[in-house]
Amino acid sequence: MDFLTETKLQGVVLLNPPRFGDARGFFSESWNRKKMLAQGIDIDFVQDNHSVSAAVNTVRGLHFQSPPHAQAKLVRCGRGALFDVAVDVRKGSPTFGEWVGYELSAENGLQLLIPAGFLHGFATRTPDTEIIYKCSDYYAPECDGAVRFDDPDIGIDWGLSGPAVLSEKDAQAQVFSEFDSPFVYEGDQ
Ligand SMILES: Cc1cn([C@H]2C[C@H](O)[C@@H](COP(=O)(O)OP(=O)(O)O[C@H]3O[C@@H](C)C(=O)[C@@H](O)[C@H]3O)O2)c(=O)[nH]c1=O
Repeated sequence: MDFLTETKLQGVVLLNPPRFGDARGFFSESWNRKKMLAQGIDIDFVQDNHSVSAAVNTVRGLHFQSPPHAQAKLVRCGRGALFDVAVDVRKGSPTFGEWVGYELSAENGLQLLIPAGFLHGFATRTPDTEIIYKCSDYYAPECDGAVRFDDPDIGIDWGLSGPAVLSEKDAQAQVFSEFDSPFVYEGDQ
């Protein structure tokens, strides 16, 4: 698999950083700004997030931060496995409302880059799943928002093996039809 794979959602890319294995285990650069610049990706990450979800089928999402604190995210799995999802909510985008999802695991080392203008969420496939992600703006609770993970108008196939485990906030998230997206499509960038 190539270092960078484009998805059907313009700007969302799957990254496969090389791993150098030896008798001890492996080494991998999980973020290298210069190598991303060489791919035409110029993102100034300012915050790293790390969360652990105890139960299988925990779903966190679908989340966003509105401008002026919109966030691009670079997501990877530190332990276990998860299904990571991005939904295009850029008004005027040819793929508005469409989603992509990928299995990210500690084993496969894949990363998903999600620009601003997308909802983000994930479902855990293993107990005690760790997610680690870089963000291009700081946490701004006043700009924090959520859309229901199981909204039929989006129709994400989460591949859950049982009922979703949700936060109170996510259980009460707005439906997609009532979501007035603050993001606008600005063409191919
Ligand atoms: C997201 C965030 C939360 N918090 C605090 C607020 C709250 O007390 C606690 C838990 O917050 P939440 O319930 O929002 O955490 P969580 O549901 O894990 O939210 C995250 O979900 C994934 C899918 C994302 O994409 C992230 O941007 C973020 O929205 O952590 C911070 O201090 N900084 C942060 O950047």
